[in-house]
Amino acid sequence: MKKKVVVALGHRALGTTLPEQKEAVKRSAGMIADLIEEGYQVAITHSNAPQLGMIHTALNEFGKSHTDYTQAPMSVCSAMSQGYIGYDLQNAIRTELLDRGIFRTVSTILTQVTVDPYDEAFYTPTKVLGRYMSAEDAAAERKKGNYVVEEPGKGFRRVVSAPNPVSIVEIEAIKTLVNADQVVIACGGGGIPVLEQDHRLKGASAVIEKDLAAGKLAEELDADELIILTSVEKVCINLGKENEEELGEITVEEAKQYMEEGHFGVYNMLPKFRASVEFIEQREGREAIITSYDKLMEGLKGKTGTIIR
Ligand SMILES: Nc1ncnc2c1ncn2[C@@H]1O[C@H](COP(=O)(O)OP(=O)(O)O)[C@@H](O)[C@H]1O
Ligand SMILES: NC(=O)OP(=O)(O)O
Repeated sequence: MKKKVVVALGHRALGTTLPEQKEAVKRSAGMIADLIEEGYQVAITHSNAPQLGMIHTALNEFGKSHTDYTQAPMSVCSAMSQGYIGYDLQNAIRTELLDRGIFRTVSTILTQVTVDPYDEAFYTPTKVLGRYMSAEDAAAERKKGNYVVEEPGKGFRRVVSAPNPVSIVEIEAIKTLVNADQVVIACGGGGIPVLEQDHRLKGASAVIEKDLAAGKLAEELDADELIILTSVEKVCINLGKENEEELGEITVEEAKQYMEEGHFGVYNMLPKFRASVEFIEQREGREAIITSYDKLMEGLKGKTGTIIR
């Protein structure tokens, strides 16, 4: 039976601007094609904060000059970011596979992920997004009830909540495609966060950490492996200190200990570890790899990367 993997692509896999993304997805497509050639069933998820910020700014700031302008909520912008990133990614993967003589349908599932309205994250927004604003614009945002943070020397930016993913609404469609050996891009940008109200889903003004959604997706698909591709080959403990040390193969217990000791960035490495630990603990025989894009195949052979078992 084929091994099933969920791959989470970070910022570097996508770039930020439109031309950067076009180039970056070609490189990412090469890695996904390598996995498929090795015989893996693949589901992909990805970051979206820069793209979401760009779309939100375009619609809500520059869009003001249009007479028929209406505000675009964050959830709509999130859906747009999934479509825009998925479009580039699925075409790049399709082309790369065809170049290698492999025909495989690659599709993007517009995915909603439910969140808990009482999630503590709604009280303390942490996800910084969008353009830099002047103090005047920041004050106007605050008046609308939005949260803003100052980045010293740079200006002000919007900040939204990052609630935990609860359930993936379109999971059955994703499962069907993955189990039919098709390549699926799902839960992009952590999924469109939605609140369940009876039979209705209402978009939430939030952004789910894509690594946590990747872990949830891997769990729901009963994947064998969670691959988190980021900008570093290995995760470090004591980062930036004299006793900095790269982590190779570690156990879940060690991973938990390092998390508790506070070795990882709260908004970058910690969600990767949380997702990995939760995924591995659900069933025996699973592993998670955190490594850089160019080291993926070596990581899968156990030669590099931070591997948690
Ligand atoms: N303990 C750590 N070891 C290595 N990198 C860390 C650590 N803590 C924080 N980081 C930072 O996390 C960054 C990767 O996170 P981020 O850019 O958010 O991820 P993504 O690749 O998912 O977009 C690295 O570039 C590094 O600066
Ligand atoms: N949704 C999300 O976690 O995006 P980033 O990885 O771009 O912050």
